[in-house]
Amino acid sequence: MSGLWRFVRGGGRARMLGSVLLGTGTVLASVGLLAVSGALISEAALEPESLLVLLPLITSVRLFGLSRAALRYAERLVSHDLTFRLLGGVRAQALDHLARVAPAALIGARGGDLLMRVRSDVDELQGVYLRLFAPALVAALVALVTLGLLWRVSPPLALVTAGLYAVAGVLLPAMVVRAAAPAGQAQNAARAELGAATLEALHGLPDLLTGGGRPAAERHFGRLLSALEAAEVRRARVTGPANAAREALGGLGLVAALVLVGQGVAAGTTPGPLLAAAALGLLASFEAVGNLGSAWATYSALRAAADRVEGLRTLPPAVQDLPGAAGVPADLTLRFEAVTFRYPGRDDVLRGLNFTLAPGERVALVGPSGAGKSTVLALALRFWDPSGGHVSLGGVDLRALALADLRACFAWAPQQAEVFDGTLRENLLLADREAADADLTALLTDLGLDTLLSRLPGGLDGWVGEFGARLSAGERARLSAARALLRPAPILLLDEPTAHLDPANARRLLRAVERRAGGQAALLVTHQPDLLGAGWRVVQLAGPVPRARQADLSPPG
Ligand SMILES: Nc1ncnc2c1ncn2[C@@H]1O[C@H](COP(=O)(O)OP(=O)(O)OP(=O)(O)O)[C@@H](O)[C@H]1O
Repeated sequence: MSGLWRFVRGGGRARMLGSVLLGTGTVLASVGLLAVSGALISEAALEPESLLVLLPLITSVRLFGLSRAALRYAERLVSHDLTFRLLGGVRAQALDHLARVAPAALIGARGGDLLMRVRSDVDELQGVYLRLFAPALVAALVALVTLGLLWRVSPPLALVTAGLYAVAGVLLPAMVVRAAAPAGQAQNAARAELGAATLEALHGLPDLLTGGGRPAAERHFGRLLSALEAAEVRRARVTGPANAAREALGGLGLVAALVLVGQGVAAGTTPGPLLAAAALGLLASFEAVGNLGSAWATYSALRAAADRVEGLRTLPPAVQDLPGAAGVPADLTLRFEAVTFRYPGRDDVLRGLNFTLAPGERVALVGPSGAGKSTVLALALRFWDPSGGHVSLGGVDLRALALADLRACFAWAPQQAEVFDGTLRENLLLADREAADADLTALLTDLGLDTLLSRLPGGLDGWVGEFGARLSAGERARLSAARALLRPAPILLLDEPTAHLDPANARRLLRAVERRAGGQAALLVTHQPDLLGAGWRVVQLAGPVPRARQADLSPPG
């Protein structure tokens, strides 16, 4: 319970109290409506001419009828406002946790699984307040008030009702929680698996359709859907009988009221209209107490969702700010000294790497595939820390610098160009919100994207599609390079921006980088050093095999 309470306590006491009181008022208005209606009908049958008695009852029926609707409306407003505030907070926290550990700790995580955690599991958590805590508190208050009223009519009936409430509100929910737990967990796991598989299949759809993978994918989805359906059926097998039991308990209460209050009426010690009032009021009170049985059937699913969301919080980051981390120094010389690095569980990728990138300098990293060129950029950005040696900025080890400040020093165009679903302009303005259209157009033209500008309907307002699906690989790479060039950071990191370009366009891009980088230092990964202009210093990385010592081949700059 305490694990779930975590997702509720941020809702604010006043709102929570308001929603519980309004919920209690709503159910008590229903109880009052049925009880007074019963009394009114009985009274009208017994003494039809006694207007003095009937009029207050008629007014009460109207009052309860109208107030019930108004209270329910107000309760929904408050409880949903509270729930959405809670959800907004939980979703923001979940995204914060992802940002904290990205990118290193998320490598290997399935995108679909993360999506399900941030989306479905967080959504599921809206039930923690709406379906668990609020109904439990409302039921407790309604039970207290109803038992108090019944005690005045018939103490034995109040005792029997207390027993029925205990079964409906405590025993039944406890049994349901226990019985539905495995099904709830299986249901969440199946949903998460289905979400992850759907995202993967959507990404790989062209491959699946052309590569003959469709039948296998269909079988896989068939299995996942069967697992989800089986879990849902197993849960329904628990909640169905629980709902039936709840109805039966309400019925038992009704019978008890008829028998116990009926005896008093027969003996002439209890006024006749109280019989109908007690019986119908008691039945209505089960709306609150009996609901607990089915509400708590969701407990295990909520628990599982809470655990999965909580799992994001406990993901260990690959790097983090050390206590007392400093801002970046004035000198922005980037230096790799005897740097060794290996990914977890792998052999060394870099061994004894030394090189320096002075402010304003241009360095090209070359070397065979897998030599660790992109890894060097990842170490500069401190996605990882080296296994040995030091990476430093102005002589200060990167580990001693505040991460956000460090990363603000770099404009990075990754090897897999990230293009977001939006317009060309939106993708560019991510780097500089103030950039004018004329500057964007000039930059795109410089990089050889003028043809894209004229071809794409809408030009800068043209839609590039999800992951830049409406662009060619070369256009995506240049758009990513354009974004890096727009970013006013002192060090430019470009990872194979020319990989998908023909030699003429590759040269055009490199010339634009050389012109536009101005006083920025630039570290460029490339397999085409022959296309570089003057002023580049080449740092050669040895291939992974054989492991020659990797070193700066150029004379010290
Ligand atoms: N996240 C990772 N986890 C484990 N191994 C990794 C990871 N990223 C890269 N590697 C491995 O590290 C080695 C270096 O990768 P890196 O991407 O730095 O090479 P590269 O020189 O940029 O290659 P290319 O020229 O093909 O882009 C490769 O063997 C690769 O398989």
